[in-house]
Amino acid sequence: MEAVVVADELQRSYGDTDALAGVSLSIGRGEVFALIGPNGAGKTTLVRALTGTTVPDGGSARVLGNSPETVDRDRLGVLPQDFSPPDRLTARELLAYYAGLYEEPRDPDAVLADVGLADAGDTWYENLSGGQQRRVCVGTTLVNDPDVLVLDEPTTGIDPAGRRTVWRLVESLADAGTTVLLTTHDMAEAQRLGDRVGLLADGELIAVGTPEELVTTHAGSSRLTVEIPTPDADTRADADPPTPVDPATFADLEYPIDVRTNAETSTVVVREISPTEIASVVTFLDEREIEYTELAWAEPDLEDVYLELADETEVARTGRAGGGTGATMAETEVADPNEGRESP
Ligand SMILES: Nc1ncnc2c1ncn2[C@@H]1O[C@H](COP(=O)(O)OP(=O)(O)OP(=O)(O)O)[C@@H](O)[C@H]1O
Repeated sequence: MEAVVVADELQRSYGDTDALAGVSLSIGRGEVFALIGPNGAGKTTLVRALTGTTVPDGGSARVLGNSPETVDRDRLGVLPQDFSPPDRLTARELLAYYAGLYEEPRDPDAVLADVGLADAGDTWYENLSGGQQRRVCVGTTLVNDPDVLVLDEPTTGIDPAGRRTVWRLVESLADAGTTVLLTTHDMAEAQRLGDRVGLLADGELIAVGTPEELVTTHAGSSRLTVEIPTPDADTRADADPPTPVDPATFADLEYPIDVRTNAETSTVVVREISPTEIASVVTFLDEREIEYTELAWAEPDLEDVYLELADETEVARTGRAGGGTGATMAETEVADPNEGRESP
């Protein structure tokens, strides 16, 4: 696949902070690459290094075969995270303004329709809702019909229907050959749009793959969550720690389990279980007269990947877990409810 966007060992530091600690990636023509990662991971810095708005301290970047500073701007569309256009223009005037910067621009009304704002052309930008404003901002990146689109958190603040409009737009652009790099905190967005997803943490790209590959490698198996009231939930004084459900209770269950206990309930996570096997667990609970308040089965998804890997990074950096899925807990381990708590 033709490499359209390339980062080779990009480094960028701000004081003691390594915003990019040697990031390499290659994005092919027509590919959508979704970049995810915690706040401060370096996503915006990477976007800026790839679009020529920050100069890396080390490494190199290529976009359409050129350095980001010299790439043909007619072929590039960039939405910065903090983009704030002049607000005393209507949505149509705003798009016409940006269209005027290019030799062969698209019709602003066609762009408005693309972002689902065909009826808002005469509304001043400042009077649009936050989500509508963000959609106009996405529109400004499309006026030159770019070959490469870089979108830093394009759907932040956009309602679910508007978000889907943007998703369909990105999908159709990629189908037509546009290369897209986007950042997002929305795992559903990354999972749906990303041909590949990259997880950035502390300036390092710690995992890259298709959403399916990442889920298979990092998110564990499907699981059934059973909420069980702690044995002393009704009688225990508030200050006393809860008595956990005894994992030995589940010794005869033929699946690996984790047990986590909080104030009112123990959460028993039954792993590696398919939906057709749920009935056997219900029978197991009923036969032993184990009371439960909730049963929920879930397929792991990109959010589990994110929590798992972000947690590992947090542990590596601080020695403490940051609150992941629990999927890595030892089998039948009872977690100390006070472990990892910090004083207020
Ligand atoms: N201009 C700057 N001056 C000083 N520090 C900066 C600057 N830009 C970024 N940083 C730091 O670099 C690190 C990475 O920031 P960056 O904005 O790239 O993260 P991000 O992944 O985009 O975060 P978010 O998800 O919150 O947008 C952070 O620690 C941030 O404080």
